[in-house]
Amino acid sequence: MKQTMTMTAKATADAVRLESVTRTYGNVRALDGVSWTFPRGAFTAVMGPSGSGKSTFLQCASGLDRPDAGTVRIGGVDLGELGEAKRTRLRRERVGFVFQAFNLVPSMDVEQNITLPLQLGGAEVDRAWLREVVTRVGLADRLRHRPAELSGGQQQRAAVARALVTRPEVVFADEPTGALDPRTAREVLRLLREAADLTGQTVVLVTHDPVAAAWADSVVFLNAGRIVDELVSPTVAAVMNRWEAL
Ligand SMILES: Nc1ncnc2c1ncn2[C@@H]1O[C@H](COP(=O)(O)OP(=O)(O)OP(=O)(O)O)[C@@H](O)[C@H]1O
Repeated sequence: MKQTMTMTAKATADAVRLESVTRTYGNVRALDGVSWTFPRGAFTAVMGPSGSGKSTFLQCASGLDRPDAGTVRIGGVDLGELGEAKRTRLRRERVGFVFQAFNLVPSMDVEQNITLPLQLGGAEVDRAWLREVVTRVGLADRLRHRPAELSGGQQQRAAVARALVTRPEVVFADEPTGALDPRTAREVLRLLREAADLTGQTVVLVTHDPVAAAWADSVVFLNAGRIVDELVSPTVAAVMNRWEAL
């Protein structure tokens, strides 16, 4: 199965493709027939007012949640056709996640936290790649520290390393800089930018922050569960203008 999925992934230029995706909670239509394609290697920001459906969009696009209608494909694989176990495996092998709350395991040191997705998947740790990742995030000398011994920015950099260690095709980040000061936020955004530029990974970033969104190749704007606008090659000023026009 793994081999089949990998071959399918190589055959398509689209990293993630949503078609007419709808997700309702009771009578709330959090996503209302959304179609969008994230090209391979692109860094895309997703913005929109509170409650516009950004987190729901990310959860459906990443396979954490199932839409009520429509299809989601990651690397050409239709998630709707996979059972729970295969979806979990696809997420583990091909998707990386970074959340606002870091979600590190307090009792594990930095290296154990970073390599956790590999351990869970029963995969070998590629020491050379691990070294490259921890060097890139600036934590090579902190591997034996526990999360509580790190600053917030260092903890989030560890979470980024954990997201990258499996060499995922797509990294989904939901407000990863929400709890960080501007300088530390910049370091985390630079890492996401590098994931796209240096290793060709596809990055999808949900954010409220125009400064963060301006690191992306393009920004898509959600409103009331629909994509209403796209801004290519964003600047902070242009993002703010579009935001005000929503
Ligand atoms: N588990 C849930 N149960 C019920 N309603 C939900 C649930 N999750 C989301 N919603 C509703 O769906 C809509 C979209 O929520 P979502 O969290 O996706 O928006 P968001 O744009 O990420 O918001 P924010 O910026 O405030 O985090 C909102 O009206 C929200 O109340």
